[in-house]
Amino acid sequence: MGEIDPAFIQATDQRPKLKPTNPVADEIPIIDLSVLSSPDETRKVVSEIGHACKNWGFFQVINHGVPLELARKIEEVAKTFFELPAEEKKKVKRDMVNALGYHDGENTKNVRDWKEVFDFMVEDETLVPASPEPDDKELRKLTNQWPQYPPEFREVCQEYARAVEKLAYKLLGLIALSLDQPENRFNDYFKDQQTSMIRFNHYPPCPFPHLALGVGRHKDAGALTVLAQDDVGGLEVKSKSDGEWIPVTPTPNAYIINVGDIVQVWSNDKYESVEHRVVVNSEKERFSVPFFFFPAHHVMVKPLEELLSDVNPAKYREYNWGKFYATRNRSDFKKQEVENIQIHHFRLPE
Ligand SMILES: O=C(O)CCC(=O)C(=O)O
Ligand SMILES: [Fe+2]
Repeated sequence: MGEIDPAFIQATDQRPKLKPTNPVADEIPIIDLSVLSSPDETRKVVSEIGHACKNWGFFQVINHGVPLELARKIEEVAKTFFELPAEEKKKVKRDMVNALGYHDGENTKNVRDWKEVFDFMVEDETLVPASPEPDDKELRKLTNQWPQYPPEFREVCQEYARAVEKLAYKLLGLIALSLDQPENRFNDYFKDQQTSMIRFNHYPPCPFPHLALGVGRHKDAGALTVLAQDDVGGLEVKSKSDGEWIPVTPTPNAYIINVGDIVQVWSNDKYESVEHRVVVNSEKERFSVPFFFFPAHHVMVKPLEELLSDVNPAKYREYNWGKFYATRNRSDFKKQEVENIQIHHFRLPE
């Protein structure tokens, strides 16, 4: 079996219980989107989504409109890419200048994740701040790096991105409605210059599943995440009711949706961005494909004025999305001595 590289070892209190002792009583909700054409049914779905966002921060959707064939194709190209020899994958390796492409050394909270990833932006050229420094106004263009193999890689990725983007807008609209806002309340923040990203995650079998994690506990920074996972399982969500780690059982052809930090701030904590992590296993590899729905770099994130009142004052001061993201990216790449940037750093005193 050999020795584990200490960089992968989680602190004792973060290590997974591999066999959950309690059966999973409360599964995260599964919401059927096929009924959205009737106003009554839409109201019901909006209310289900509101409850799920409030109680779990997570839900699954079925009949979501993303063609199954496309979902199958994206899994296929991701697998083919990760099977390539290391030197071929390294041709599109992420570095300090271009954060997109292949990467096999990511840290979450300063512990290395047991995974390899490939990242691409939904817009082929995306404007982002050149540095995390608050006073540096310079922007730079992020450009995707596309591998040569498999040859259909780029086309499938772009087609998939458009289909999932459509679902992400639909969900964003339903979340807006659930906060008693117009359906298009958030759309302008994403139009034209969204910084959304798609990631392929590959978690190889791990001989030390009791010590390492595929992804350490974290919250997603964006507005929402639309995640496809295969049938292996491993994603765990921190329950809001008792703090236990709840496994998300794979549901065929479903997407897992979670609200990110931005929705937490917009909703002034009505909805919470919930911690999650990925447990690995010693026998099976696992694939997942999150779509991170991120606004344009210039968006200032703050609680929606429409929700605020004397009894519900703003809980956060505003922050710039582009700078937040640039700061976060820097620390995912290299071990840092200080805590990663988090939305609680923008929390106002009560
Ligand atoms: O692989 C998964 O199921 C989740 C991955 C994840 O949470 C992430 O990439 O942010
Ligand atoms: Fe995540």
